[in-house]
Amino acid sequence: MLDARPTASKGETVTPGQGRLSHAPADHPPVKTARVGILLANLGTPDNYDYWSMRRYLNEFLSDKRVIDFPAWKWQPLLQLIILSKRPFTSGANYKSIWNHDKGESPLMTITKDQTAAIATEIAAKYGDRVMVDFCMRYGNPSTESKVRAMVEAGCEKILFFPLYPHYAGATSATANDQFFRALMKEKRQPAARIVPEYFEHPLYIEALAQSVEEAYAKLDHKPDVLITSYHGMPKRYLMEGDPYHCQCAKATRLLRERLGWKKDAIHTTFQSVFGREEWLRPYTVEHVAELAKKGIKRIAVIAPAFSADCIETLEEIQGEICESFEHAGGEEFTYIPCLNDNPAHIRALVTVIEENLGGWV
Ligand SMILES: C=CC1=C(C)c2cc3[nH]c(cc4nc(cc5[nH]c(cc1n2)c(C)c5CCC(=O)O)C(CCC(=O)O)=C4C)c(C)c3C=C
Ligand SMILES: [Fe+2]
Ligand SMILES: [Fe+2]
Repeated sequence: MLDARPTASKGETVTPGQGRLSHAPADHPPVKTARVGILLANLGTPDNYDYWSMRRYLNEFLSDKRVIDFPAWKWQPLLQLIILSKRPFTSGANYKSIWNHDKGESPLMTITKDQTAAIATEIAAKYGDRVMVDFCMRYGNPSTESKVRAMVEAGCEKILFFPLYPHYAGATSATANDQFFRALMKEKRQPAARIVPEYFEHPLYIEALAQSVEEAYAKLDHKPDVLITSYHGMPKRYLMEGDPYHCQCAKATRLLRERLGWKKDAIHTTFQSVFGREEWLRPYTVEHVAELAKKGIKRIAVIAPAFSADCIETLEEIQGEICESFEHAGGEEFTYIPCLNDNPAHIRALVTVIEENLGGWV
């Protein structure tokens, strides 16, 4: 067994012939000190908003059986011939409208990089370079496989994989984890591996959400009549088949309401981003906000707790389509409360969740 740890200081490369490695053959490759990797994972985003970048991204995403579970013989012809000939144009135009043109990337990419940098700073202050932090995406770039490989090559003998979804869903957390395990399958010398579970009821996550509501409300002249917690939707069938996502969303809203000390009807739970013809989780945000306006509700605020970072679904769908739906039905003031992104309370919550899952490793 080669064990470089007792002979090398943090991050130092130990070559054969030094200390405990003296029995290794002279042409043995350098061995690095063992490190721990923290690999954050988000959904992914297209490399650009042109037709082919969009098509590549949507093809990978919508071919995932955890996302759309129809049999391939039925789904693939529809996807390849119909959906992927139209959606890359409409989705591409939506991405163009929110694109971070300065950096040449989507907002989800920019924010994920900012979150990673903020978490890495906190982790480095506590553990030095024994622990490295990086991020990967489930679809597109940087791929999970490339980042697992980079961590192994940097000497990580343990990897903590952290899907940045507060609520568990087969279509998000499980497929990210699948991809992580597939990447491990390709490693000759596998690191020890752990995955961080969902954290929707963590007191610091609920606290960060509550603070973001309080800060947004403090800036308004008139308090909104209703707060909408708008979660990304999924087919209702997935709930009936046992996916816990819907229940976790309902519970997160209750915990947020209790923390804010508000009455039951002050916060409504709704679901957005319906795709296809099947029934999705209800009520649909876009319809619900119009119904509220028709009932005479003039002011609402919307927060999207299922997203750890602002993305196409919040910046374009909520602030565009959903806002318009409210205003066209007679609503007067629509306030969007941004995702937690890299705000300090969120970073504190994520670092705490990481540390709770590192037990015994650092
Ligand atoms: C078609 C089925 C889909 C399911 C089920 C689904 C679940 C789901 N998704 C998120 C988080 C995100 N989704 C995002 C974009 C997005 N989602 C779907 C489809 C499903 N999502 C599509 C086709 C797209 C692409 C955009 C579009 O063409 O409309 C994103 C944003 C990515 C970005 O680049 O900004 C996120 C984040 C959750 C939490 C979820 C849970 C059940
Ligand atoms: Fe989605
Ligand atoms: Fe959408």
